[in-house]
Amino acid sequence: MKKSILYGDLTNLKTSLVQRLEQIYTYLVPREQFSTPELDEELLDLTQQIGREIAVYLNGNGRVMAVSIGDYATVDLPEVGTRRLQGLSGIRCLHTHPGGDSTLSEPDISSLRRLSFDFMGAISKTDKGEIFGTVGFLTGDFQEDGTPDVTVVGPCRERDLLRIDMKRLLASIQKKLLKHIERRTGKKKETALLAGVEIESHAAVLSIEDSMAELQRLADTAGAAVIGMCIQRRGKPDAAFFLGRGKVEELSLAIQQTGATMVIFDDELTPSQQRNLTLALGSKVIDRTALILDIFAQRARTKEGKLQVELAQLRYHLPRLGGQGLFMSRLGGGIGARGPGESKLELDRRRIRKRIHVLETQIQTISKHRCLHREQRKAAAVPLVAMVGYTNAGKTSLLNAFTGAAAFAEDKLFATLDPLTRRITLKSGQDILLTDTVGFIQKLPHTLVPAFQATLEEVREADLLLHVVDASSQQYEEQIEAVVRVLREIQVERKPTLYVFNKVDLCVDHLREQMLLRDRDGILLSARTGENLTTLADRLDAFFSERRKMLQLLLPFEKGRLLALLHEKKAIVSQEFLAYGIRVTANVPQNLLHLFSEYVITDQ
Ligand SMILES: Nc1nc2c(ncn2[C@@H]2O[C@H](COP(=O)(O)OP(=O)(O)OP(=O)(O)O)[C@@H](O)[C@H]2O)c(=O)[nH]1
Ligand SMILES: [Mg+2]
Repeated sequence: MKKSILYGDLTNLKTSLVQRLEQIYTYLVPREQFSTPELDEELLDLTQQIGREIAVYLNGNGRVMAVSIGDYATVDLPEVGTRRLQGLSGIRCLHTHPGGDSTLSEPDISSLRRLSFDFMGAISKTDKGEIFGTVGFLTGDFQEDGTPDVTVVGPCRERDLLRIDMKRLLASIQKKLLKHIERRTGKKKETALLAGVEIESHAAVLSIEDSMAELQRLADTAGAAVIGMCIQRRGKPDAAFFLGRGKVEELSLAIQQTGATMVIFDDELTPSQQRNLTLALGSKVIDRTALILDIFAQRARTKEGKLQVELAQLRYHLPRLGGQGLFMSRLGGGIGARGPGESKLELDRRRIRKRIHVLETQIQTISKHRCLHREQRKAAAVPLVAMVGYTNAGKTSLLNAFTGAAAFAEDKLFATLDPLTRRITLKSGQDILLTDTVGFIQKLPHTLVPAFQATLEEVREADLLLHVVDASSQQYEEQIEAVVRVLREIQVERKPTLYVFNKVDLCVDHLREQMLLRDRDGILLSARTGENLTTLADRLDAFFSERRKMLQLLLPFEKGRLLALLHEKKAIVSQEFLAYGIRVTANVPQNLLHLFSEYVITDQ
C-alpha cells in the first residue's frame, strides 16, 4: 500500500479534492514521454478547481515522487538537490499554470538551473479547452561565468510535446554535462546503467521500481552517475545471463549509445553470470552486493569496520576470480577502485585465503576487547539504547541533536558504518548510552550481514531499541518491515522497542501522523527542528524508571561503593545506619539488580 504526502498549501481544500490530489501518485509516465494526456487532464482540472498551481515531480522510472500545491518554487523537497555535480538530477518537474499561459517564468528557469531537473515543464488550458505546454532543458553547455545554458521549447500544443523522445534527448544532454564535469574536475566519472529482474512469483516487500530507485541511490552514494535502467519481468532469472538473451543485447546496445562505463545489477549475480555478462557486454558488471561493499569500503571508519569490510570483499571476490584471475577481478571491481580491500584484490587465491585467515584472527581479537568493554559497561551499569532503522532515516542526526555531538550525518545512504556511542544523562539523573548503528536496507545481501556483526552485537546487548523511521518516506511501511526482518534474523525482535517517527517537519498531513501511531508505541519528532526531542527524553526516563524494582537491602559497611551508586541513581527511598550495616529501601534499576542480589532482605 502506498502512502501519499502532499506538499505545500492545502488550506481550505475539500477532502474529495485532497483525495484526488493523492491519487496523482498512482499515475505513471513512460520514460520516453513528456507526460501523458490523462495526467495533464487531471492536473489541469484540479488546478482549475482549486485555483492554485500543482507541481508533480517524476523520477526516471516515470513514477510520481512528490506532488506539491501552490507555489512549487518554495517547496523544499527531500529528494531533490542532493545529486548535484552528477549531471541531470534524474527528476522531472511538471507543473500547471492556472491562467491560459504556459510560458516558463523566471523562477521556473532558475529552479531548472539550480536543481538540474531533467526538464521543467509547464502546462495550461486555453479558454477553448486546448492544452498547451512549454518545456525547458539544460543544454549541456555553460556560459562563461559557469551558468548552465537553458533552451525552451514552446509554448506549443500538447500533442507536439508528447512527440519528443525524452529518453534519447535526456541521454544526450546527460552525456554532454558529464563531459563538462569531467573536463572541469579532471576526473572521469563512472556512468552506470542499472538492470533488474522482477520475478513474477516473488512476493517482494519492495516493488521492482522501488528497489531500482534504491539501487539508484546506492549508486549515487557510491559516486556513479546513473544514466539509464532496464527492467525485465521473468519467471526466474536466467541461469547463465541473469537476463534473457534479447535483453542482454538491448543492454549492450544501450552501453554503446550512452557510453556507460558499467552495468549494476539489482540482485546478487553468481560468479558465472557475472563472467558471462562481462564478456557479453564488454563492460564492467557489478551487482548490488559489490556496490554495497564499495560504499562500505569508502565509509568504514574504525579499525574493526575496515577489517570487516576487507574480509567481506575478499570473501565476495574469491569465487569470482575464476580461471581468469586478475582480469576478471579488475573488471568486476567496484566503482573506481578503492577501499581497504582494493589493493589486495589482485592477490592470487592462495594468498587471499591466507589474508582472510589473518583478518578473521584480528577481528576475533578486537571482538574480545569489545566484550571486555561491554563487561566493564555492565559493571558500571549504564543501560544501552541502540538506534536501529532504515538507512537515511535520520539516526545519526537524532544522535547529534540529542547529544550535540558532531557525528557524521549526510544525505547519503550508509553514512554511518561503525557504531558510535554517546553517554547521556536524563532528567531523573539516569545515565544511558545511546548508540548509533549502520542503516538497514531492503535486500541487504546475506553475505554482508555477518560482516556487520560489530553493529549487530551492540543491538543484541541493548536494553531498549529506538526504531527510527523516516516518516516522510512514501515507503516507510516497507522500510519498517525490512528492518524488523533483520532484527528477527539476529533474534532481537522481542526486545522492548520504541518507534521514533523522524522528519515530521516534512509531513504536512496530520491524518498521516495519526496513522503512523495507530498501532505502534511511538513518538513523532524532528531531529532537524528539535520538535518533541524532550518528549523522547521523557519517554526514555519513564522507560528506565518503570524498570526499577523496590528492594529492602542490608548493605555491609564496607560496601559503601554500592550505597554511593544507589545515591547516584537517585534510587534511595530511605536509609538507616544500624550496628551491623546499613538498611536501605531503594528503587533499584533493573540492570543493577545483580549487584545487590546477595543483600536483599525483602523484595516487593
Ligand atoms: N527534514 C528533515 N531532515 C532530516 C531530519 N533528520 C535527518 N534528516 C536528514 O536526513 C538525511 C539522513 O540523515 P542521517 O542522520 O545521516 O540518517 P541515518 O539514519 O543515520 O543514515 P545512515 O547512517 O545512512 O543509516 C540527512 O540529510 C539529514 O539532514 C529531520 O528531522 N527533518
Ligand atoms: Mg547514520
